Amino acid sequence: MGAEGLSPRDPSSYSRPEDVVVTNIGINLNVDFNKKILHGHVVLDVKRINKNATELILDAKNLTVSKVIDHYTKKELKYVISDAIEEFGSKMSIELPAQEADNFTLSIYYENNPNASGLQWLTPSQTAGKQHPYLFSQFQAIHARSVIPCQDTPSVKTKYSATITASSELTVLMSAILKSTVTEGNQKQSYFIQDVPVPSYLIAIAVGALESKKIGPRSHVWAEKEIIGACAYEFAETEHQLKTAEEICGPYVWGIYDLLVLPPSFAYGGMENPCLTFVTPTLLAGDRSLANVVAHEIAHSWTGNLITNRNFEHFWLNEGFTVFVERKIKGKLSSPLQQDFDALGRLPELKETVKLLGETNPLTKLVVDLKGVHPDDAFSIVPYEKGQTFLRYLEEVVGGPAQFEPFLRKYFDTFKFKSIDTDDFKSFFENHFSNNSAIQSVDWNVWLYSPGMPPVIPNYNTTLAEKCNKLNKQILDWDEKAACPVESSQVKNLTADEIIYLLQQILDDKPQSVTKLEKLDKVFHFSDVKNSEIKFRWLRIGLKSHWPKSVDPALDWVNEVGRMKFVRPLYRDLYAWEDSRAKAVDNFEKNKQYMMHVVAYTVSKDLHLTS
Ligand SMILES: CC/C=C\C/C=C\C[C@@H](O)/C=C/C=C/C=C\[C@@H](O)CCCC(=O)O
Ligand SMILES: [Zn+2]
Repeated sequence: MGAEGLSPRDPSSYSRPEDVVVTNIGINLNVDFNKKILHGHVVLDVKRINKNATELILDAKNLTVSKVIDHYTKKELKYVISDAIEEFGSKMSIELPAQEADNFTLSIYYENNPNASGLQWLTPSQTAGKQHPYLFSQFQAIHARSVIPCQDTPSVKTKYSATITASSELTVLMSAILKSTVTEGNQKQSYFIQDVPVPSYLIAIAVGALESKKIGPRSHVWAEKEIIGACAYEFAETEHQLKTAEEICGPYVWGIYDLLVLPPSFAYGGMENPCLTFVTPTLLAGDRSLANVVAHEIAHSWTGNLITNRNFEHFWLNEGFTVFVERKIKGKLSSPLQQDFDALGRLPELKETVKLLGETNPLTKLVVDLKGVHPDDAFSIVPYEKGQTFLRYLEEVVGGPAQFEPFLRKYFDTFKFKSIDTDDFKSFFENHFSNNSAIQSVDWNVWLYSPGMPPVIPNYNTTLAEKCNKLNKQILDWDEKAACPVESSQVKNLTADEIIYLLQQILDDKPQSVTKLEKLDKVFHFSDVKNSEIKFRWLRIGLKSHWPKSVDPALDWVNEVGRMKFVRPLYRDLYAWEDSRAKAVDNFEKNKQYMMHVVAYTVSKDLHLTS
């Protein structure tokens, strides 16, 4: 795949904001569920930065543009849309009107493609209520361009407003504040404003038969009515998490913090869309045990949404910081030991990913080179866990939380509303701690630009892990001809986090005998557990151990949920075992039409169907 025309400043975008930059976006779109398209126009306010610039360059992917109008002269402007580079889409060049002034406003009239990679359209039968269709978006990293012609680079942040017209039976939600609705006949117009500048990947929309319940002074949870009660229960701690995040990071600037619980095909645990976090229903464990994902999305209100990576090569600045803050929130709400327990628990997954990608794979660096690489292909747990490990290491180097947390506050305050890169962070850190000689020992080059596992694993406190380590040893040492050495009460008394930790350790060990798995399941009933993180690990242990009883439940589950964190490893495990390989491929071929674009795109690679 060539990278012709893509920007040297952001290898994932054609745009050249250093020449002409979009300063405001006005979205006016109609939702057509029959054609599976959005059609209408966007109004772009534009500022010329480079006096010699004569064109505005946007990203566009499979958009059918009918005209571009200059607001002042009302005349049509010339534009050219280049041939597409596969998943990157096309370069759209618009000739600027000949005028002295550097500010322009133009409207682009267009419609998108029914297969827009940033949208998922669900038929009524694919929803919980079965009566109404459903639409939702996922624009990170570079799918906004499949819905809106825009400068699809996180280096550009704009305010946006939107008028969305849809059937009056449905509710429209966006990553913005709803200002008004007007119903005319069977159509309803919803008007939104996002007054804090955001990058294009944070524009989001959902349309469906949605209801809400208040879960805090600034929060509602939204979902189909069939699950709204369960959602309100699961996320009742949201305000506590928000307040704790504010103690760590500073004031919350986005006004409201709502949650939207999407249908199960949503590809991610959560997406930090401002004012309206999108989450997967796989968080509905029934006991609030997976609400740390909400803490993660709340943390993004600062790390990612206020301070944004300049391009996706610096994605670790978004995600490493967010995991680090998420664990601080959780630690402050439970026990300070929890932060290290969670970090320890995720280390095996980081090791597995580094092994899978290869220890010398450049995509295991903290700062990656995305020239010619689509961000969806670069996505992994590495920026999350290697990133948080680096920050936890730096915290220890400078003397602990008492030194590091005030630095974090200053970092958020200094860079809020900006897009930055790793060098900005490094300089700020070195400047802030210039009197602390311990920072001389930090090998920035190795941490940032060497592939593989982190060069140093911090001295994590292992207190909370000890009980799990003991149980793990008992289970692994057990000769399965004898009775199970662990009583069911010993596991019943564990928290969900502890069971997840324990199962992760068993998964990392050698394959287990089928007899041992049968006996373990009789005592602990892991196969019946609702918690998705437990279910996921138990299914993987079964597949790795070639336990025939895991195959059908794994296939059923990957058909039911789209969360890539679960679906991709399960498909890879099914593929790795010869007995289940053909079934996995056949199952994928039959069901890929129901998957989100990014899920079908990546799983098809995992199953070696595409390269
Ligand atoms: C080094 C990586 C470089 C670029 C990747 C950038 C973006 C990746 C793109 O595919 C979008 C990612 C969206 C992520 C959204 C939410 C995640 O935080 C969820 C994490 C996994 C889960 O819990 O399901
Ligand atoms: Zn995140």
